[in-house]
Amino acid sequence: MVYFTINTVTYPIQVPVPARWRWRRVCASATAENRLAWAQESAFRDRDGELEVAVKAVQMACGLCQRVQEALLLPAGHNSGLKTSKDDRSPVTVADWAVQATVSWVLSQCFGEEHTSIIAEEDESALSTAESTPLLDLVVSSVNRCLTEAPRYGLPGPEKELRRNEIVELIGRCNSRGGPKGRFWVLDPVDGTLGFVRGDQYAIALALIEDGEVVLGVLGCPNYPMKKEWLNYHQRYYRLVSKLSPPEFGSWHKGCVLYARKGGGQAWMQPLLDLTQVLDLEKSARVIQVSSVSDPASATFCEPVEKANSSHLFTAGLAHSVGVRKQPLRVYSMVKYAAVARGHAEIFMKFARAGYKEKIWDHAAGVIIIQEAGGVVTDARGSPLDFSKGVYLEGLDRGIIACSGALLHRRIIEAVDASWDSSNL
Ligand SMILES: Nc1ncnc2c1ncn2[C@@H]1O[C@H](COP(=O)(O)OS(=O)(=O)O)[C@@H](OP(=O)(O)O)[C@H]1O
Ligand SMILES: [Mg+2]
Ligand SMILES: [Mg+2]
Ligand SMILES: [Mg+2]
Repeated sequence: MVYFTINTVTYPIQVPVPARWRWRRVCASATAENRLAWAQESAFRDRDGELEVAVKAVQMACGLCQRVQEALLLPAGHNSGLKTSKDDRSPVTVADWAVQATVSWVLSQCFGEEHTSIIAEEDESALSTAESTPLLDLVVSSVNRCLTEAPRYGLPGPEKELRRNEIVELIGRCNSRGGPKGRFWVLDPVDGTLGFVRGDQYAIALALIEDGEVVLGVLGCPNYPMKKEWLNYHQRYYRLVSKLSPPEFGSWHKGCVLYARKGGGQAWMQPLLDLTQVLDLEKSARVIQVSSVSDPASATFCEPVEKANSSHLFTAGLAHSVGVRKQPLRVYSMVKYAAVARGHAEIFMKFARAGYKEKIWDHAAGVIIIQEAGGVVTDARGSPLDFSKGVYLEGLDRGIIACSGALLHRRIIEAVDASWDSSNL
């Protein structure tokens, strides 16, 4: 039995303990190197360590995804077995499962399995057949490689490598149903998997929901460009640009992790942590704010790349009717939420086809980050998104509208009302 002590009382660790105590126990066993990072806990104003752990887990996941994306972009024959398709023909990769297992392991270690409820996009079924062993082995090695680096991110690492069955269990455990009561984490291990396999934008999104409300959100955007203009360049050109500007260690080359806590009145951004340097979270984090542009003529709106995911025709009509003149910024994944939160775009709109039900993991982290950065996010009626009804955003009226300010937001809602009946949606 393992024991730990708080205020002279000794507890066996199976006893349910508040999350913050459990986290302190992890801190107490830290190496000197790790303590350096943990000592900066104040940067997160995070009594229970939840935001800090979430940010570090997402930082680690960004590194994992970068390695897999690099491998995916190798010439055919060198990248086999890293991706496959689900029953709905959407892509899924080694990174989607490996990030889910990694985050599941980190949260369970830091806060105790019994206190950790997670709802996440992927399930373990495709990894559980005899034919899937080669795929599972790629996931296993990706997770173990990532967890080896955990102490360098200021997180505990496993004593020995995790085995296949443990990893399948970690993925399968993320099967919470959510709902109106209690606390649960929401994870999209790779959002914008299509962008990811194409070498383009994608995000890792983690949020915590308490009694139906999002209380913290973290968005990892490993390919977020150094210059906002480059958000527009897809794939090949983007890779060309990357080649023209080789990474400078320690600088804001590309990639960021955004985070916010409900009611904090601030959203933050960190660069991707560079493991060749000493971690300095306090110095590297910056406050982000939405744009102050309220004139539609100067505003940029962003939307999904794929027409199948959102009607480009309808949003073009809305943009025109409110006086938005610029071309839409089409970006894969929740990087669109990040662009609005960082002030690089003023509007994000998504109008999925009738019958499609939006899932909470595609929005939770982005919504809280935009709100805390000063923006507004609602459905097309102007109602808040409802994260209390399980996996889906039940009751969502028509589409999602995120704006940097209330004025732009109101104009778009009015434009939706004026044009909805004549649309084919
Ligand atoms: N038909 C349809 N309509 C609307 N949305 C859908 C649809 N199908 C899937 N999805 C979800 O959209 C997520 C990707 O959204 P994006 O904004 O990145 O779309 S796009 O790739 O830029 O077009 C994508 O997230 P990931 O699966 O994590 O990539 C899906 O959850
Ligand atoms: Mg998604
Ligand atoms: Mg996903
Ligand atoms: Mg998917």
